[in-house]
Amino acid sequence: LESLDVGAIRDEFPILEREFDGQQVVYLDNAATTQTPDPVVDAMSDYYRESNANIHRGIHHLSQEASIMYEEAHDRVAEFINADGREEVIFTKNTTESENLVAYAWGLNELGPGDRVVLTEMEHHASLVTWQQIGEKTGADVEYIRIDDDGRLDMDHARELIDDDTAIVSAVHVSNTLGTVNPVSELTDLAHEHGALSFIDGAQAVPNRPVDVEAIDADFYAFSGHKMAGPTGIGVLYGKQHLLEEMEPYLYGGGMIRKVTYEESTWGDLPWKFEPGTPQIAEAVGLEAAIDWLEDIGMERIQTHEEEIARYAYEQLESEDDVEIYGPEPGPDRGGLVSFNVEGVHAHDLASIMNDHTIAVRAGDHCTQPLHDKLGVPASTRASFYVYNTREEVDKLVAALEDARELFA
Ligand SMILES: Cc1ncc(COP(=O)(O)O)c(CN[C@@H]2CONC2=O)c1O
Repeated sequence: LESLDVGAIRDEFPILEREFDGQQVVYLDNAATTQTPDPVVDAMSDYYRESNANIHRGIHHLSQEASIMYEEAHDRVAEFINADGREEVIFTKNTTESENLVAYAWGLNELGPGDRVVLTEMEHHASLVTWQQIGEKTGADVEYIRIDDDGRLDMDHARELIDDDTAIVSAVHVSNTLGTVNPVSELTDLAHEHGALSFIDGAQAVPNRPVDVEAIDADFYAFSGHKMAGPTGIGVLYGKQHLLEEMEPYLYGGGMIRKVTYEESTWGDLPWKFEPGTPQIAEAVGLEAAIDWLEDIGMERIQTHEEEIARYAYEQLESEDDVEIYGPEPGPDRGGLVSFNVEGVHAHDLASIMNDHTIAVRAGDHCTQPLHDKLGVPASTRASFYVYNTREEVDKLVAALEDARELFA
């Protein structure tokens, strides 16, 4: 695979030229959200300028055009993740809403006392808090697959927990805190062996590597547009068609119905059954443009670039005696991010020093508080990479550590 032309890529992100206090921004907070290339911004602007109308096939040209753009964006997403078709692609607001859709439209109706929901200890709050609350509401018990000392899943514990009482396994594909790449096909096979469903949180995977939902054989798979060079306000829930057909909607209104009388209502076809009201049309156009942009580069090349930058960052940070890094060593088990702490320096102070150098990293719990409790730290600093990051930017990150030591350690 020839390497990326990062210079040409960066030319499509004017924001990366911004300066604060005379210093060019170094954006290393991509697990929080990625930046948006000109072609995506242009696609959304063009939609508003030329095609804006409400969908659901109004009897006029603009509505028909907008409806087709919105519907075909579903087809493009299906093609990108190798789903069977638009019927298996539901547009939501974000990964969090995708998790809640399954929890409410399936979990509330299917779970009860004696059922088991199996998560992992590294889940993002989007799935952890959601399934924890569904467990409280339904009486189902929620168990967590342990992680071992280097942040990998303990698969012996997974095989112990996933049993015939298990109704669903909900696991993150790539941890947004540890960078750990989980064996999602193996987890899915384990779930299916016991008649359980598999729900994979792919928010830190779909933007960063090739994902084939059919190969994984997941029953549900969720991700967000804003983490894959697309707009905020749009996420995706992939679901196997037979499951989505059986599921009752949990949000009601226009667009999701077939027939309504004063006495009762019937529901529309997939995926519209789960998309009530006026949807995020421009965002759907932007998501399709983001997929086109990513595929033009190639997901394999994106994965390779991210892993190379993460490896470089890991090795530079590891060579510092006072730095503790969380998660597996660089390689196939680590995605494109590194979370760490510097001895004697609180993560928030470190991020603040980084900001003095116009370096954008994230400090905190990254919506994985239980994981940080388990790690025994209140917070960590996370550098997360994307297609436009360079080794030179990692060098700036490492150089700024010296300031933090002088001030705080
Ligand atoms: C693994 C993972 N799951 C779920 C989510 C939730 O996505 P939405 O916010 O789009 O619903 C995120 C977002 N990553 C968060 C967002 O900010 N910082 C992070 O690490 C994530 O990284």
